[in-house]
Amino acid sequence: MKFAVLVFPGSNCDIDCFKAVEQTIAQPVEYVWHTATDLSAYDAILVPGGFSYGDYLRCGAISRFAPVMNEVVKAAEQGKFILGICNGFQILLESGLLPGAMLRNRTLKFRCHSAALRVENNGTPFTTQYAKGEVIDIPIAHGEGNYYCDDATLAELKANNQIVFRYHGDNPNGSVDDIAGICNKQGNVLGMMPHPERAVDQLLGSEDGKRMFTSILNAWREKHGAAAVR
Ligand SMILES: NC(=O)CC[C@H](N)C(=O)O
Repeated sequence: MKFAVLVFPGSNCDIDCFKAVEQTIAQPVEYVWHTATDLSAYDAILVPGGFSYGDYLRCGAISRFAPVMNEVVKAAEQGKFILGICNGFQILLESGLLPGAMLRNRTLKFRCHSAALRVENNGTPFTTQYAKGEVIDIPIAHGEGNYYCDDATLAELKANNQIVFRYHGDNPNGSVDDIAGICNKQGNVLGMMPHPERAVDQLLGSEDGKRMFTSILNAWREKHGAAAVR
C-alpha cells in the first residue's frame, strides 16, 4: 500500500506523518509537493498539519486552491483513503470534502497538550482497530479547532454516523457537540484536529495513534483480499 504525504508551504507535521507510516506499518510513503497534478500512484493521502500559507485569511483557505487539491478530490471520489490532520482537516473543510468550518478556539488561545478522545465510530477505514466508546490519548496543537456547523448539518452528521471522534471531558476549543473528527458520508475521507502521528511511541507520551495507521492498512488489505495485520 502506497502513501502520499502532501507538503504545502508552511506544513510542519509532514515529517511526523511520514515517520509514523514508516514506523507503524512500514509501507512505502512519499512526500508530494502541493503543485503535483497526479496522485494515481497512491492508495492513501495524508494531508498533514501545520500553518500552510501562514494561516492567512483562514487556516486552509489558500491551500485549498493548490493544484494537488483537484487530485485529492478525484482520489476521494475514487474511494481512496484521505486523512486530514489538524491543518489538513482545515484544508479538507475549505475544499468542501467535509462539511462545516473552523472557528478560532473559544479561548482565542493556541492549545497544545494531550487530549482525551472518545471513539464514536469504529466502522471507518481509519478506526477499525479501536473499540467503540474507547477513550484514547492523542495530542492537540491548534488555534483554530473550534469546529462549527449548522443544526441541519449536525443532524445529518449524526444520522450518517459521521462523527468519528469527540473530546471526552474537557472540550479544548468549543467545537459543536464536542466534535474532534468527522468523516464524509462514504467514510473514506476523515478530518480530525488531534494528531495521531504524534502518538505512535511511548517516548512521545502515547501510542494510541498507532492503531489509526494499522486500521488504514487493514482496510486497504481487506479491500484487496490480503491478510490483515495487528
Ligand atoms: N498543528 C496544526 O496543524 C495547526 C493548525 C492551524 N495552523 C491552527 O493553528 O489552527
